[in-house]
Amino acid sequence: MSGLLHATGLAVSLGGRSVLSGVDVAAGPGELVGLLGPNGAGKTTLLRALSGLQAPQAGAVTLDGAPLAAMSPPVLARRLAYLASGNECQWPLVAEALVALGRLPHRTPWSRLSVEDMAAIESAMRFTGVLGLVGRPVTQLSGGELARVLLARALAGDPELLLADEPVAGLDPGHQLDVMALLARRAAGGGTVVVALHDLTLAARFCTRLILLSEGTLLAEGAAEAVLTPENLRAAYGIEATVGTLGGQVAIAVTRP
Ligand SMILES: Nc1ncnc2c1ncn2[C@@H]1O[C@H](COP(=O)(O)OP(=O)(O)OP(=O)(O)O)[C@@H](O)[C@H]1O
Repeated sequence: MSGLLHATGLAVSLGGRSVLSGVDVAAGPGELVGLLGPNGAGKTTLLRALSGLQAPQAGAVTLDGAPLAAMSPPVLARRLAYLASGNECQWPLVAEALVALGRLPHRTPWSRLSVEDMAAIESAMRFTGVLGLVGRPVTQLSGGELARVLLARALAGDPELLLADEPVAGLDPGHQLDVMALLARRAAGGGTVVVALHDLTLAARFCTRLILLSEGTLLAEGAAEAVLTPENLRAAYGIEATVGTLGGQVAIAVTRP
């Protein structure tokens, strides 16, 4: 199955500062990889580099062995979706029109939406729980509603790879669980999903593998039990963590020493 993203020796400098250095990561079909790390650790920069939006100063990113930098933007856009953090849309499109933009890589310019396009839009809106927002201008939505509409846009293109930057930020606990379960289902169905997260408990429960970044380098990588250790969390975030189970689920309590 295709969808193997591989980065080796990635280095990125922004504004004259080294933001990522010597980063080796891979994500493949069936994986929901959680990207963790404190503010400024380099998660967004890594996701942008993995999406082809940020050219690295050193190292390379390949998709199924082919350099991302050599792939044409339309081909890449059909295979990979990047969901930025921040949830902004200044354009008063109705929700379904914003989701429809996710079909652009599959359409010929100026063509009408096909039956297949409409079905993909409807299904993406159903999966993200935003069918009830049809007809609503996105400039009038709440932050969490808009976040789910933007996720629907990314899913409407049915990409093999989804790179999402803090997709649960601003969502209520129920919708956080829904979105994480949706991403886990995509991975279980053969998709490749990489997601930046700040919620350690959600990361431990849903991700198949975790990558912990600190100051632009990889501090730890592997299963949740191997990555979310008190030592790693102290080193990365300066917090004291207790990792245990509550109601049969992983639970992580943190304090600032
Ligand atoms: N355009 C830029 N010019 C200069 N420095 C930048 C630029 N963009 C990001 N940085 C710096 O790069 C570092 C990594 O930023 P990045 O956004 O990748 O971190 P992050 O891990 O996603 O953080 P957060 O959890 O706060 O979203 C930060 O120190 C940031 O200040």
